[in-house]
Amino acid sequence: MSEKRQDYISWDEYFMGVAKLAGLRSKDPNSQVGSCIVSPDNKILSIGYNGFPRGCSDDVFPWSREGDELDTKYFYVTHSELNAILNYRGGSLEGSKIYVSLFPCNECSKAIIQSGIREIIYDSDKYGDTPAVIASRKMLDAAGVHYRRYIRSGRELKITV
Ligand SMILES: Nc1nc(=O)n([C@H]2C[C@H](O)[C@@H](COP(=O)(O)O)O2)cc1CO
Ligand SMILES: [Zn+2]
Repeated sequence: MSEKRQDYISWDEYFMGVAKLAGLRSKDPNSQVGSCIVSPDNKILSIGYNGFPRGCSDDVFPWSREGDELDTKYFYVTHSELNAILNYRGGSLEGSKIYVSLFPCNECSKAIIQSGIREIIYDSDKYGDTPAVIASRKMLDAAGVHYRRYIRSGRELKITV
C-alpha cells in the first residue's frame, strides 16, 4: 500500500501562502499586503489585498508616499485586512482568525476587533514601532485579540500559472 505524501504544506503555510498570493494583486509599488480570514475549522472565509476602493482607478489615484497629503496614497488606499473583512458576505466572522503579511494598523485593528476576529497571524512587523501599530497593539490587548508572529518554514512554494 502506498504511504501518504509527507511534504504537504501545513495549515499555517497554506493560509499565509494564500495571503501572500493575494498581496501579489496589489498595485502598490512599495508594500504589497495580503490577508486571508479563516474559520475555526480551517475554512477560508475571505481574502483581501491593499488597493483603492471600487471606482477609484489605480491609474488616476496616486501611489506616492510623499508630497501633499492629498497626492499620496494614504487617504485613499483600503488596507488588505479591511478589504478582507468587507469582502466577506457570508454573515459572521465571530471566532475566526486572520493571516496577514503585515501587522495591522490601528484602523484595521478596530475593524478586526469589532468583526469578532479572535486571532491575528502576521508575518512582517516592519512598522512595529510606529504610533499606529503601538495603538493597534493597545487595542488588541485590551480586547483580548491574540496575535502571534508567523514562524517561517523557509520553504519556497513554487507554482506555475
Ligand atoms: N497592515 C497594513 N495593511 C495594509 O494593507 N497596508 C497598506 C497600505 C499601503 O497601501 C501600504 C503601506 O504603504 P507604505 O507606507 O509601506 O509605502 O500597505 C499597510 C499596513 C500597515 O499597517
Ligand atoms: Zn490597516
